[in-house]
Amino acid sequence: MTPHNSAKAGDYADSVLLPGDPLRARWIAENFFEDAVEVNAVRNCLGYTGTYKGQRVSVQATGMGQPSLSIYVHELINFYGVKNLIRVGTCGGLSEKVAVRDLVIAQGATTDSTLVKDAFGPYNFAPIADFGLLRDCVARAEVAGLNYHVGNMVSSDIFYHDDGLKSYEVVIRHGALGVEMEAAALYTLAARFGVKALAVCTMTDSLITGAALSAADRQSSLRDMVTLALDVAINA
Ligand SMILES: O=P(O)(O)O[C@H]1O[C@H](CO)[C@@H](O)[C@H]1O
Ligand SMILES: O=c1cc[nH]c(=O)[nH]1
Repeated sequence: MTPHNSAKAGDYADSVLLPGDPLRARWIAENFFEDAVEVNAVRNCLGYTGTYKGQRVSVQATGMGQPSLSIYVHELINFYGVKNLIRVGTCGGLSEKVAVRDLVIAQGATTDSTLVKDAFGPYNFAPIADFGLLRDCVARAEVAGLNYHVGNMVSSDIFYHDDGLKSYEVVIRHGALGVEMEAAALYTLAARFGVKALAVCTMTDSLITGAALSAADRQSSLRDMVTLALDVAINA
């Protein structure tokens, strides 16, 4: 048990999917797991363990933003022994190449967060995905015929930027594909504690074209991402 998690030692599988939204965690457990058991509901930040294709797997919501994700991920690694962490998120689109419903597989994550900046003294640490998880994910996305993009994600601490799109101009010029709020902290903690991590996001609203998924369409469009992430998780 931790201040944020009532699960007991051993309640989580080695591989855990990480949505921001607690209701997405429940939806994953109810629709993709067999024999799902709720292992955490502290603060309604829901966590479940079950089986997928006969193998034990978990899902734990992280809440929104890098401080929140960092709490759950730190505890999953250090108190529950989790080895493979796969974020299943949503992101905004920063490139014309990325259409709504496309997957952005974050090879690396650029951030404005002091969580990452302040931890490395003179260095600008490059938070990156585990190569094995990334390679497996890309190979499976290819076989499944999914529309996917691999590259740099922006993990911002700010959802409502005062300057809107202008705030992302420099990262867009350097090829960033999408913006979300957690991947950089996930990759940094995974590097710090020697575990594997990957972030995959479905693009739900383009900051470039203004195209967006309706709330109703979001859930169904996340199915491909969740299936892909689960296959990577049980193979990790
Ligand atoms: O859909 P999730 O996984 O929460 O991810 C994105 O959505 C939230 C913002 O609306 C942030 O957490 C961002 O990273
Ligand atoms: O963090 C996020 C998530 C979805 N869309 C955005 O614009 N930002």
